[in-house]
Amino acid sequence: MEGLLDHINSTKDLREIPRIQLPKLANELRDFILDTLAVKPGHLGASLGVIELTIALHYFYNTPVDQLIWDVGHQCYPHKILTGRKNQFDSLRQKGGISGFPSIIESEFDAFGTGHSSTSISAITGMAIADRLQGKTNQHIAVIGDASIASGMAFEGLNHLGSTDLDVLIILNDNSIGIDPSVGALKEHFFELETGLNHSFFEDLGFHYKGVVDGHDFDSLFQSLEELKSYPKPKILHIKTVKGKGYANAEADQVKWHAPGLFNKETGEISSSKGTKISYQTVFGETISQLMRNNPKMVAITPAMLTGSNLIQTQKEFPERVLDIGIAEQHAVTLAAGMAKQGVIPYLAIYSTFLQRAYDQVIHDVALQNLPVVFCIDRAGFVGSDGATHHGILDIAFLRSIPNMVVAAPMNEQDFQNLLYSAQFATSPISIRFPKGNTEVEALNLNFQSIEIGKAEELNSGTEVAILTFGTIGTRIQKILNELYSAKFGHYKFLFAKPLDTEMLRQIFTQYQTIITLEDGVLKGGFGDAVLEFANDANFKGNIIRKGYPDEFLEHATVEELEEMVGLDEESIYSLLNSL
Ligand SMILES: Cc1ncc(C[n+]2csc(CCOP(=O)(O)OP(=O)(O)O)c2C)c(N)n1
Ligand SMILES: CC(=O)[C@@H](O)[C@H](O)COP(=O)(O)O
Ligand SMILES: [Mg+2]
Repeated sequence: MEGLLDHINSTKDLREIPRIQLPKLANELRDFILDTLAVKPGHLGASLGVIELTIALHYFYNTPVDQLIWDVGHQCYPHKILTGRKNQFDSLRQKGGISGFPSIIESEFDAFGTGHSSTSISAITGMAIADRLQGKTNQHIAVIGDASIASGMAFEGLNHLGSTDLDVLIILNDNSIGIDPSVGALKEHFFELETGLNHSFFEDLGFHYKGVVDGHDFDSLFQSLEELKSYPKPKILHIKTVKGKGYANAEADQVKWHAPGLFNKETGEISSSKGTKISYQTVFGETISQLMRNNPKMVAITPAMLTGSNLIQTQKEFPERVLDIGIAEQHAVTLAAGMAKQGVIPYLAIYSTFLQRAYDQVIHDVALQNLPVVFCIDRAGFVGSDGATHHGILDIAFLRSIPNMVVAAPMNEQDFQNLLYSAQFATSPISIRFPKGNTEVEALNLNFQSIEIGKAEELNSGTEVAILTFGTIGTRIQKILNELYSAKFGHYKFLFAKPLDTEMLRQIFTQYQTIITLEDGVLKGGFGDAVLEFANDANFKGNIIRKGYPDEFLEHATVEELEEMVGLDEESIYSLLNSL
């Protein structure tokens, strides 16, 4: 039987539906998202939670003329479906398909690209100023979650916007959770607002505040939007929603259903995609726990990625030494610097892509003072379906240029343990980058050997071509060389892109005429460039071939597809070696 959603291909179609039928549309939209995500995985809970809000906003406002920004953007699925992308929705987050985040290239309804949190208030303020300067009278709305509004960047935006007379509406979508349970003082304030115990801090910042409104009730939403429209100044609509709304499994375990992977909609069973091999994240969590048992000075910090960084068990064991400080990457880095200054050993677990936000803190607060903070850089390299906003492609390049910084990457799980172990004795900042995904082993054997900082290792000696690897790509090379069985190729494992093992490099320069470098990061400024710089200084006359990521933002696809696209998959490397 045909439903309302079948007839909606644009917001114009949506606005023709009588208001009374919108709850029915919401149910259809929920089913549509659940049916699709069960087989095409993505961010489920956040999208289910904003279905009524999304319908109400597109129904009430004249999008895309009116500008609507979704902070983080992981909740944008109902928005995409209602704004002309229903028929492409089953291509979500796949190669060539639609993105999991708003993208200005993908649709005029996606007013601003997001993926990293807490940018929406600044962006919508900028857009409102620009539109006013150009004589436009369109509306400006940003939707931001309770965890995202607690981040520094959101506060900067509020501080500015609240001092203006811009007609901008900020909708605080408060579901009392981020990916993991919310942390910090602001959540208590939101709770007090909900229970009527306090007046809002937003009013003190210059906003007209309306709340707390039931974000699943159309009448309340429309009444609130109507009322706020007549107030042409900065304003906040504080709504309360339930993450995972309408799907009992997702409501019951909101952390698990934030992005559950493949699942059976009827039974709620989530498919295990783990396989038999252990992941780098497992190695990380278990190693950190073990190291903390032996070293009371160690502390672990995560900016809002407790589950993703696999620190849940460690936190259970050491509740006072594992800190989830919310979406606050800049604070996390300087917090770690403060701890290191006072003699504690901070291990900061941070995704490569999110570390980008704290670049100045890494330079000014950590490296400049040569403080031994351990940066455990997760999701380094391609991350797959999250796409361009989330790939961890730049960290080698942006860290290598910072004085005092050690830049390390393991080739396998044993190197990883050893690096994490050795980092507690570091006398300068050290970064250890590792990918999302599996190691080559099925069980973890926790044992640690000390690693000398800056030391490379010859794994195979060859006659003509030296292959220099930085990171887990080295494991692929080992496999290929074992199969090729050619004396031509030597393989050198560089655990450090900085400091470089210059002694080993000199030896390589005398022994080989051709050098190949491989890394899972952008080539510009990366490990290969480091080798190239040194080769130039050492007057090496041979040939250097660098393999890594190109100078562009690559979109969503599986990691395997992306590696194939950049020529780092097994077959491409075989072809390269065979051509030499
Ligand atoms: C700068 C940055 N840090 C971390 C993340 C990872 N992240 C994505 S969603 C999310 C939680 C967002 O919570 P909230 O804003 O409350 O939205 P909800 O998921 O509850 O709708 C986090 C930490 C991110 N996208 N950007
Ligand atoms: C929206 C967002 O930024 C996170 O949910 C991110 O997708 C998490 O990535 P992992 O699934 O790799 O932890
Ligand atoms: Mg939330």
